Amino acid sequence: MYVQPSQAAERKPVTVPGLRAMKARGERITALTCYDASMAAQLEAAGIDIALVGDSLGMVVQGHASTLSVTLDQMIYHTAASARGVRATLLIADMPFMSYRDPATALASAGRLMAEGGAAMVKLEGAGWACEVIAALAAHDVPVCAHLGLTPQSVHKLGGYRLQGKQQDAAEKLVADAHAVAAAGAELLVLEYVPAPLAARITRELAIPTIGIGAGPDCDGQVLVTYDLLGLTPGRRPRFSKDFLAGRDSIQAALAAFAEDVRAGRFPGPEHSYQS
Ligand SMILES: Nc1nc(=O)c2c([nH]1)NC[C@@H]1CN(c3ccc(C(=O)N[C@@H](CCC(=O)O)C(=O)O)cc3)CN21
Ligand SMILES: CC(C)C(=O)C(=O)O
Ligand SMILES: [Mg+2]
Repeated sequence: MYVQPSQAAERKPVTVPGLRAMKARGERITALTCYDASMAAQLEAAGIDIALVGDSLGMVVQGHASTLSVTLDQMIYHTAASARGVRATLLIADMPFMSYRDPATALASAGRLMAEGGAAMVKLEGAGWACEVIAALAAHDVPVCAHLGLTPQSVHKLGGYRLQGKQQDAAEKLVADAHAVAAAGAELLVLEYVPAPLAARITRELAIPTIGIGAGPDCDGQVLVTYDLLGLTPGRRPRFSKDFLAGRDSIQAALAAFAEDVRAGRFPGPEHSYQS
């Protein structure tokens, strides 16, 4: 397809324990969102470590103003499609709003995302009450990625898609939440739209890898919504995202530039990071 067989054979499959080994070696993790088989094949060919089937699809694919209306069936549909395009790239699926409201519901939802969708890991937003859910999933050997900071499923509670953890008390709560989700059994942590020094501190203090989006350059990895990276976003895109296709002549060149810039510590730069 997009990769020569000899080339494809070289890249070892990215695994959950492998991500922790990358953190230990100081190797940056690259992640991008993916909603279909064709994009999955592009991420695979570019050697992106993680394809995240994000519930952001409710916004960029479906055209909604939030991620709240995305259903579990829709997530399974997009995860299964994406699974057909990846080989070595690790596939993570977002658990949609209310699909993990209690441990029993979460086990049923995660079971379907893995068994029907082919996800290797599931991602969910929050700490506090969610720690019990993370522990239940972990007890059943479901790899869990936690997600803290700007958690889009809480947009109506937060009052908008704003930078989180600005005040001292909010920052301390975020650090405590990060430790709590790791203690509950999360094996990866997405930090979204938080000050760079706060994300750097959490990354230092946790043994599990952190993946930042609008969280500064010192996370163990970076994720972006692929539509933003390709300049496809309708209307305004988040100020921490970057159009990597601008000035380049192919999707593969844009994906490769993102991967190189992340691995070299060049992305995000100061213009895509926040101090407070
Ligand atoms: N295309 C896209 N890219 C993303 O990174 C993304 C999504 N969609 N959907 C799910 C979440 C939502 N995200 C967002 C969305 C908007 C802003 C944004 O425009 N923030 C403004 C303030 C908006 C407000 O206060 O309401 C800012 O200047 O910070 C930030 C992150 C990040 N995620
Ligand atoms: C932006 C990433 C982290 C996400 O949760 C999504 O795409 O839904
Ligand atoms: Mg999401």
